[in-house]
Order: sequence, then structure tokens, then C-alpha cells
Amino acid sequence: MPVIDYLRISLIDRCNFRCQYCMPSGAELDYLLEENFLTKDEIITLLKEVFIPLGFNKFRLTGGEPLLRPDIVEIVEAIAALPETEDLALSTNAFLLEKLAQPLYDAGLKRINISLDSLNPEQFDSIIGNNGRSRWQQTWNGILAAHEVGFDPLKLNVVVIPGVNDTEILDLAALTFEKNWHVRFIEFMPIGNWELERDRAWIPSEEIRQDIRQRWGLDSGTVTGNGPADVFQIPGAKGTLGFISQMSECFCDNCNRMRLSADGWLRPCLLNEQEQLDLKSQLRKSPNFAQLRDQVNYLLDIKPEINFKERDKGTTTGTYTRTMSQIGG
Ligand SMILES: Nc1nc2c(ncn2[C@@H]2O[C@H](COP(=O)(O)OP(=O)(O)OP(=O)(O)O)[C@@H](O)[C@H]2O)c(=O)[nH]1
Ligand SMILES: C[S@@+](CC[C@H](N)C(=O)[O-])C[C@H]1O[C@@H](n2cnc3c(N)ncnc32)[C@H](O)[C@@H]1O
Ligand code: SF4
Ligand code: SF4
Repeated sequence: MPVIDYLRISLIDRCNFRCQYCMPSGAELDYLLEENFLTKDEIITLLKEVFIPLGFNKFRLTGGEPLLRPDIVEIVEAIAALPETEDLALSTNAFLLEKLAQPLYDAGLKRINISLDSLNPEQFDSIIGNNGRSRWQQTWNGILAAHEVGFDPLKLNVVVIPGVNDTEILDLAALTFEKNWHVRFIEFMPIGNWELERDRAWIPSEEIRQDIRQRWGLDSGTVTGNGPADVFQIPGAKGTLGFISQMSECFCDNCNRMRLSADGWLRPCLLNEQEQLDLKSQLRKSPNFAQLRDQVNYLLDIKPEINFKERDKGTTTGTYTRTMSQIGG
């Protein structure tokens, strides 16, 4: 069994985008009250007193859109300053990144993963539900700013939606000729938008690889990461291609992570809504950290059982009550 040392920390459940596959426009979402978000100090206390003593040393900040947190730079700075932190990364849609790239880098963030589902501004706007105002250019500027500041690796996440952006796969893959970027194609998961799942489902990564292989060839590649991507490279390209194939190839055997929601619930598996632990309520009373560590340890012990018993249920019967943005995708 792999070591579980990677915590994905959701900082906020809100977002300035409404991606079709995640929180589609019109979907009724119950947002958390701000007073229920874990504060920077509470996050640091949980890391110091609970997670680091249990062996966690890799952290990813996500959401919702984590750059909407006004204290994002301070949170990065505080986690980066913990001597035990081995890896600190962020997932973002890059809309607010142009101004934040440098401060985040200076605060100690070294890795960044950015959602980018299309190179075509109209298509992009329709996927992210732009509400009448184009978001493409500001997002692209954010990506370029991250590149210029020196984030390396810089990963671009593409959720492939059949009939929508699958025609752009070769264009997106071709970005890796010019730039040392890591373009990752993600199979759409049935979380967040039932309509999309029922209509068009997902495209297996191997089909995408086949298209790329036929056009340019495809070798295996390497890139730093803690996640489930299989990495390849077009011969002669500067960057790499990653494939995240949670639907066609189960990667739960190698699962190394847990998730902490913005309101402080610890979730042992993305696709499982049982056995969650409410850390915030305990933290806000008079916390007994030894007891909290025991409770988290228990979740670590039963995690393999949760993974395998519940994953199939999650992908076929549609029992999720929270979207990726609410869980911390
Ligand atoms: N099924 C499943 N999918 C996941 C999990 N974590 C990430 N993913 C998928 O992988 C995509 C990319 O995740 P990122 O936030 O970029 O993180 P990562 O790939 O784990 O990060 P790296 O450390 O850079 O490899 C997500 O959008 C999900 O679709 C997980 O625990 N389970
Ligand atoms: C929930 S977002 C949060 C961070 C940030 N807002 C962003 O978009 O990168 C994290 C990741 O979840 C992915 N995601 C959301 N819904 C998904 C779904 N139904 N299937 C697969 N990936 C999904 C997004 O593409 C993104 O890469
Ligand atoms: S994928 Fe990220 S950017 Fe898109 S709606 Fe979800 S949280 Fe927002
Ligand atoms: S579905 Fe659950 S067990 Fe599988 S990789 Fe994701 S978090 Fe881990």
C-alpha cells in the first residue's frame, strides 16, 4: 500500500468560473458561510499538530478558486515556511494569476497547475460560463505570467468534453513544442454535471494518445508530481503530455492523498462521502490534538477499504452530493 503523505487543502468553495463539468451555470449550490472557512492559522495548526506528525509533507491548495482567498499569499508563505513541507503546489483557473504569480512565487510556491480547456476564446468562454464577458485573454495572461516568473513544472489541465473541446486536442498538445509546459488531458468524471455525463460521457485517454501518436509519435516522459498522471512526450517537444484516466484505468491502488475541505472536513477519498471527519468543530472547541491524530490515523487505516468498496458505486450510480469545487478537486 502506498504511503499517504499528500493533503489537498481546499481554501474556498466559490469560484469566478462556472465550468460546464464542475459547477455549471444554473446549478443550485449551497455555498459555505465565510465564517466557516478554516482560517490561515487554523490550517497551520492542523498541519503542525495533526497532519505533519502523521507523516504528511506534500500539500496542494485548491478549491473552488483558491486565488479568491484574500489571504492566499500569506497562506502559501506560512505553509512554505514549515520545515517539514516537501512540496507545495496550487491548482487555479489563472484568471487572477497575472498579478499574483510573482507574490506567490516569492512566498515559496514552486508548482502550479492551471485549468485550460480551450485555446479558442469563444469556446473557452462557453466552457467556463463567462456570463457575457470574455475571460480568455486575462486567463492567458495569467498563464504567461506564471511562466515568466519561473514556475516549473507548469501544468495545464484540460478536461476533455466529447463534442466540445475534443477537436482541440492536437492544438493543445502542440503547445509543448514551444514551451516547457505539461499539458494533461483529464477524463471527465461524473461529479458536478449529470447532464454532461448522461449526454456525452468521457473519452478514454488511450484514444487521445492514439491520435497524438499517429500525428507526431509519442515517447514516455517524466515530470515532478504527486498525482495520478501517466506522462508521455512528443519526440522533440520541450514539454510533456499527461493523461489522467480515472474512468478508463483505475489508479486507486496507488492513492496517496486525503482531502481537507474549506470548512475543515477531512475526506479520505474523492469518490466517497462516508467516513468524513469534522476537524474544524473540534479545533474550535478545546482541541485535544492527540485525540485528533488518533481519529485521522483511524481514517488512514480504513482508507484502502473505503477506496475499493465505494469507488465503483461513485462512478455508476450517481450518489455524490458535492461537486469537485465543493470537495476540493
Ligand atoms: N479520481 C481521482 N482523480 C483525481 C484525484 N486527484 C486529482 N484527480 C484528477 O486529476 C486532476 C488534476 O489534479 P491536479 O489538481 O492538477 O493535481 P495532481 O494531478 O494530483 O497534481 P500533481 O502533483 O501535479 O501530479 C483533477 O482535476 C482530477 O480530475 C483523486 O484523488 N482521485
Ligand atoms: C475543482 S478545480 C479547483 C481548482 C481550480 N479552480 C482549477 O480549476 O484548477 C480542480 C480540478 O478539478 C477538475 N475537475 C472539476 N470537475 C471535474 C470533473 N467532473 N471531472 C474531471 N475533472 C474535474 C478541474 O479541471 C481542475 O483541474
Ligand atoms: S474547475 Fe475550477 S475553475 Fe472551473 S468551475 Fe470548477 S473550481 Fe471553478
Ligand atoms: S478516487 Fe479515491 S481512492 Fe481513487 S485516487 Fe481518488 S481519492 Fe484516491
